[in-house]
Amino acid sequence: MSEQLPVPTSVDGIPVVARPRMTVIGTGYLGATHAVCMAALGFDVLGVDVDAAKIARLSAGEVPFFEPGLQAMLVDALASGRLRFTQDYAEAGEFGDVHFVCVGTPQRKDSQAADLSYVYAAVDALAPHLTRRALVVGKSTVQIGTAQALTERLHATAPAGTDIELAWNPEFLREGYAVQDTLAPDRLVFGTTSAWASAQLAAAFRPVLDRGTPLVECDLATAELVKVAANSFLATKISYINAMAEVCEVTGADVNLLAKALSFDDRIGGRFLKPGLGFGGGCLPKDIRAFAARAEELGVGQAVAFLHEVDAINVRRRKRTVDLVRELAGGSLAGVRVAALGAAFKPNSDDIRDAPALDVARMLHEEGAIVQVYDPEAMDNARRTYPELTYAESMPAALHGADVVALLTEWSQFRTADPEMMGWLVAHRRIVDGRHALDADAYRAAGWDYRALGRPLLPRTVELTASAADEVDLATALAIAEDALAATR
Ligand SMILES: NC(=O)C1=CN([C@@H]2O[C@H](COP(=O)(O)OP(=O)(O)OC[C@H]3O[C@@H](n4cnc5c(N)ncnc54)[C@H](O)[C@@H]3O)[C@@H](O)[C@H]2O)C=CC1
Ligand SMILES: O=C(O)[C@H]1O[C@H](OP(=O)(O)OP(=O)(O)OC[C@H]2O[C@@H](n3ccc(=O)[nH]c3=O)[C@H](O)[C@@H]2O)[C@H](O)[C@@H](O)[C@@H]1O
Repeated sequence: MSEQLPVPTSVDGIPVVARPRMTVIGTGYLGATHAVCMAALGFDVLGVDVDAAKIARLSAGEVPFFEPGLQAMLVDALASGRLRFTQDYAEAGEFGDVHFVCVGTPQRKDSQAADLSYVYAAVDALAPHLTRRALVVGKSTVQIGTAQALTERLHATAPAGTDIELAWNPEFLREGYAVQDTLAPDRLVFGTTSAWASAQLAAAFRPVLDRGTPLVECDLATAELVKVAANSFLATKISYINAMAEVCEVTGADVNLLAKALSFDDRIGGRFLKPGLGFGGGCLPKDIRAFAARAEELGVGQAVAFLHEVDAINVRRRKRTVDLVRELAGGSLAGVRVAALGAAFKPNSDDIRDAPALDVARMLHEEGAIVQVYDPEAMDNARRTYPELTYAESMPAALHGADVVALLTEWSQFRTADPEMMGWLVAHRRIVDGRHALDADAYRAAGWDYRALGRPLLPRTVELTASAADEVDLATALAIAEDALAATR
């Protein structure tokens, strides 16, 4: 833990509020988590949303989505009196010293660009109520240039004479780990245009900074770009290994062993190198598309043209998974009963935005398969968005009488299920492991026809036994060589 730095009482004569009162505008997956965690850190927080039902549920102590750990923290924060929710922007303007903007930035319906209208609407609604000095902090993922445009808009619409500044503080949390990632992030990025804004933002994150969290301070454009660059890198890494899976399929090589062998190189690393059905969710797919679209507008489309290929590889994985199910079913999906295990875009989340699992289930359904979808947490969301699919009430109910099982989201209850017991429920022991999450040998031993993207059809006997190598410095390497040489003498 690093030494606690005192918060300056003022910068250039402008007061810095040591324990700022905060509003969090937009209380979805990001905003609700941020509001609850900031209250848990001791700040007074007001959550603001235009969705009356969401505000009612949060005010009653109910997190409207599934996020491990958040529910109990919400109840505690409400009980402490440090957290409230409202729809009233006038109340927000009166309350906050720092206003975090966390509204959605989905893909536009008519193009690949991001729909920034919610961000503009939120700032437009807040600005007239900013009657005293305040810092507006963008956290939503936006395209480069948005912060500049918002600054001009804020200054045009805030009451004359009030000092309002805008800063950008991109968010890197992962769903399923949102609480940990908020309280103990890998890094914080502050995009600011003044020393005061930087000091005021530091005061708002003081407990996190005091833990020794690395901080990068930069201009607004860099802060905006860091976010889309990070998500593009992660998406590229996943598509890279899935591109290798495509090559593995025609060469007989095994993509899991390939990924394992690559991962021992610290420069490559093993994280985000899990092959399979690919990435989905409310962020990676739309962020790479919006970044590519914005780069084209800026005249640097070629610089990130590879993102189109990253996207294309990812989309191909979904089609290829359908191909595998069809192959296992004997060439046609018409009338084939498929147990689709998983709907959420990843485990430990109920988020079904651009979920690969549901995309696959939809394609199977469109080809005439009788699909039974089951997910431990995402059933309500899935039912609302894909009413045409059929849903099972439990994993055994989904498996009952299935001709093919498709593992599409790697929830632990699916990963740890006993292949023998599953075998009693299905009509045919055939499984497509869309997430490389199952023990292929155990399934084959139990008589299953097991398939996975990028894995050879027959079991492998060769396993890598090397353990992860620590970085070896030159002196140690020379000492190892000397020892080896001495042993030969
Ligand atoms: N979900 C995640 O894990 C992360 C999301 N982000 C970014 O954060 C932003 C929000 O994402 P999510 O929380 O997932 O979206 P979400 O859709 O769950 O939540 C957005 C919320 O904003 C509210 N809203 C819309 N217009 C509003 C307005 N004018 N005033 C007040 N509230 C308004 C909506 O009612 C909704 O509750 C996006 O830009 C996303 O890319 C960034 C990092 C992580
Ligand atoms: O901007 C965002 O909203 C967030 O997007 C991602 O977080 P998230 O979408 O919650 O989920 P990830 O854990 O990144 O997984 C994304 C998708 O990639 C898939 N994935 C992940 C890793 C992997 O090796 N292979 C793989 O296919 C997952 O199944 C999932 O569908 C980033 O990891 C966060 O840092 C970022 O803040």
